[in-house]
Formats: sequence, C-alpha cells, structure tokens
Amino acid sequence: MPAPGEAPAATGSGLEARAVSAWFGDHKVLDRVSLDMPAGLVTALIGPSGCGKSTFLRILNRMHELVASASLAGEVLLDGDDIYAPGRRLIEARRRIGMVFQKPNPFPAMSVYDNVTAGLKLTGTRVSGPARDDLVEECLTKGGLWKEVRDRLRQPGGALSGGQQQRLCIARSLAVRPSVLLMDEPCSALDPTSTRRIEETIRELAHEVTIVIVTHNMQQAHRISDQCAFFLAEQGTPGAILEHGPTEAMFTTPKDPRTADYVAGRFG
Ligand SMILES: Nc1ncnc2c1ncn2[C@@H]1O[C@H](COP(=O)(O)OP(=O)(O)OP(=O)(O)O)[C@@H](O)[C@H]1O
Repeated sequence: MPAPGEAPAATGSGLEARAVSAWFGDHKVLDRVSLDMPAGLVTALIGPSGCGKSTFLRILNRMHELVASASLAGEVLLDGDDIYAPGRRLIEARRRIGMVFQKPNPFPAMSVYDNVTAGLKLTGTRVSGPARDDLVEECLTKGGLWKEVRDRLRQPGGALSGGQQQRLCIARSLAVRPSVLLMDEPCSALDPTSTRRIEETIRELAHEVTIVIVTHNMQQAHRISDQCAFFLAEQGTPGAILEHGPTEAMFTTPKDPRTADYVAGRFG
C-alpha cells in the first residue's frame, strides 16, 4: 500500500482546474481557483466552513450545474480535455469522475450486489454473466468490503452498518471504472473504526484512481493526502486557494501564518 508522498505507478487521470470562479445567483463564492490534481495522488481540500470546497468539488464533475441559480467560469481539464467544452457529454464526465458523498447513500432496498452494478445501467455499460460477478467481487474488494459481505450479496444495502454502506458506495462508484474519485467528507458521519477502514481504502485506491477529498479532519488530511489545498474566504470575499503544496510541507512549514493557524486547529 503506497503511503502518502510515495510516488505510486499511477493509472488514474490527471485533473486540472484553471481559473475556476463560481456563483450562486449574483453571489460569487469562488474566485479564479487553479489547482493541479495529478494522477495517482490524493489531493485534500481543506479550509473553514463556507469557503467553497464542496462547490469546487462539485464543479469537478459538473454537479454544480444541477443548481438552478449556479454558474461558473474557467476550465476543468481531465487528461488535458475540458469537461465543459461545447459538445462534451455530461454523462461521460460523471462516469469518468465519480463522487462519494458525506452521508452514505446506497439504494437501501436494493441488494448489495445490485447496488454495486447500479451505475452500469445509467452509463449504458453492458456487463453480463460471470463478468458481472467478477466485477462485483473486484469492486467490493477494492472498496474493502468483500470479506464482510461475500455471503450477504442478496441482502439489502440498507441492512449494512454506516461504515459498510459508505464502502458499498465506494464500490458502486468504482464499478463504472472512473479515472477520478471525488469524496466530500466521506467519513464525517462515521465512527473512528469505520473512518480508519475508509482511509485505508483511499490509500489502496490511490494508485489506480486519482482522488480529491474534502475533509475538516486535519489528522485525516495529514494521514491520507499527498498534497493539500487550503481554501479561505475572508470577510465576505469569494473563496480562493491561499496556499497549496505537498501535505508534509503544508503541515510542517506552511508559508502563510493563516495556513499554520488552520492546520494547527487554531481557527475554523
Ligand atoms: N445551493 C446553494 N445555493 C446558494 N448558495 C450556496 C449553495 N451551496 C453553497 N452555497 C454558498 O456557497 C458558499 C460556499 O459553500 P460550500 O458548501 O461550497 O463551502 P464549504 O467550504 O464546502 O463549506 P463546508 O465546509 O461547511 O461544507 C457558501 O457561502 C454557501 O452558503
């Protein structure tokens, strides 16, 4: 399992935000945010509440546009191609860039097995027979859940514990073979043991999927990320990245005193 900072043999895709600004109505919430999220690395987005981390994350897979009043400017490049370029299909961006949310959201009445394969139909991916079984096992293994559910594949997803449900959601995201996985505070509703289990899963996945995670937990950001971006929205100004860099440097030798204060838990 590659530790943070180690350079794994990356097979995910690089994601790059260029001068991304965002609005809800005429309220500007992000101002020209640029960030390189290289393949194979875990990037943590950190910063106080309301500085635009979730909005930025949602822009990375075109979920921001689901809000009627929302608009944006800038570019998001996946392996060099702008996912917002005219003619780019929304469904393709969502397939290649998966999302795991704060609250585990499996389909509760659907079986564990069917939860994993649920995204295939939505993306028009045909996998049948034994290949489907193999895919379910592969994704549940990568999600760190296989051993716990291998004998319960036909039970409803809603019958699993909260931590297991979140790992099921990770497995579901992986089934459509995304290049990037976005995670919005995926452990905030979980107990410490489940949190640890998900953190291990994140590190194990990092060599094949590029991961971008929003977290308020500084110990978690330190443990699992290779690089961090510190967002700040001061005195009613839109959110922007104040500082970013390798995680170790952000925690030990940050350039800006506000970063030092935030990572040390002195505000936010
Ligand atoms: N659907 C929405 N409609 C209007 N304003 C919104 C909406 N979602 C977020 N905002 C506003 O955008 C700004 C950024 O919010 P966002 O949720 O991205 O911040 P955040 O850093 O992720 O916060 P938190 O850490 O509390 O989740 C806030 O001022 C928020 O009120």
